[in-house]
Amino acid sequence: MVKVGIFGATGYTGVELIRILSKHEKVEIKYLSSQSYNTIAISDVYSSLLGFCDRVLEEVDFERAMSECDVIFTALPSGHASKIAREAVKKGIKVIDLGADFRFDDYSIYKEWYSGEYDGYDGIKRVYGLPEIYRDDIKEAQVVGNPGCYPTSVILGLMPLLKNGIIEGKIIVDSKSGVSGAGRSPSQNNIYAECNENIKAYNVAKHRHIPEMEQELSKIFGERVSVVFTPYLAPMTRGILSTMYCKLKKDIDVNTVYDIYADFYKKEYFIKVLKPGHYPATKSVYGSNFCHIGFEVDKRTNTLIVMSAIDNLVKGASGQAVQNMNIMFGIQENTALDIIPIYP
Ligand SMILES: NC(=O)C1=CN([C@@H]2O[C@H](COP(=O)(O)OP(=O)(O)OC[C@H]3O[C@@H](n4cnc5c(N)ncnc54)[C@H](OP(=O)(O)O)[C@@H]3O)[C@@H](O)[C@H]2O)C=CC1
Ligand SMILES: CC(=O)N[C@@H](CCC(=O)OP(=O)(O)O)C(=O)O
Repeated sequence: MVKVGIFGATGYTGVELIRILSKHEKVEIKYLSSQSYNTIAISDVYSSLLGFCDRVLEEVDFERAMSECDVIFTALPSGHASKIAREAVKKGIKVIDLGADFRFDDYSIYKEWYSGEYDGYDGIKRVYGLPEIYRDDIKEAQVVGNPGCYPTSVILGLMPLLKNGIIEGKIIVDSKSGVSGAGRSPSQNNIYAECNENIKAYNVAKHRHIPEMEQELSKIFGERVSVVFTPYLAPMTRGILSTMYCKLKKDIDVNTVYDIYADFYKKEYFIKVLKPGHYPATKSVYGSNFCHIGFEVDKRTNTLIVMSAIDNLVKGASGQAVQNMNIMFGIQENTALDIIPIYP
């Protein structure tokens, strides 16, 4: 059994990790931390877990976590994982961080785009945790930087095109996210009256996921890719729908595009390529680790429009983190993740 600990168990990604891991046949949850709720059970915070995980929350205690666990998930605000990871790797414990601390090849980018404490990762071997690109590296990794939710949907949507060199390297992206993407801490932007029956753009052209997307897309393309990005908060709980507008380098029809995607993702369990004329919907992936991708060719403007849908809390966060854990521990990749989306 893999012994697991979670720092930040009471947040939305934390409770989603517990939902998935409680049904994982090869996992035993050994430690759940909370600064605010310790000494009560996680199922007293989230009654959805009653009878599935009634483990008592504990205060943040590195020594205790390290003495009990083979792997630690850090589901904390960005900036808090690097210190934990530094201690963990010394003891041979693996770390999967759901924040942004380990996503960048050059951590000066982190400093430029994120605020808060940060110790950097000198000497820590980290891998960007998108299995569809880095599966072999993840197998050997000590520390995995789980990707951001928007970048997961965008990179998976664009990768086959960039690998095949059929589009130009300047891409316009707009993404709508459910409100759970902002976490559980309340703010004026995510209270009911602000979000219900409303859709609003935020952080236009300056969202902190831009450098993450550009880092990975540029490596795939082999030249610099630039992303013009507009995120929107949509009146739903979960889900991300990203639309990518790509300039085609040559004439291509939608059936050929379909063949390129279908071939590229033929071995990827969690990626579903939709047939021409079918477009992704957030509800079709709700509660699951699947990513649905569809596209259309606008011949009039020579533009290829790609759409991709994920559940921000599953493939965009905790599901992908468990997928990474499975790979790191030699467990079949879809264990505990083989869940049919809930519809309607
Ligand atoms: N929500 C999403 O869709 C996604 C989130 N992420 C990333 O995952 C991480 C967690 O996000 P999410 O679960 O949504 O966030 P939440 O705000 O819902 O939860 C954060 C957790 O961290 C604990 N916490 C808060 N501040 C501190 C602190 N200063 N030190 C230690 N613990 C703290 C909180 O509770 P307690 O007081 O009980 O300790 C809580 O358990 C973030 O880095 C986020 O950016 C990534 C992809 C998608
Ligand atoms: C809807 C919403 O607010 N989404 C969050 C998602 C980003 C996130 O989780 O950011 P890191 O993982 O990079 O910290 C946001 O835009 O900040």
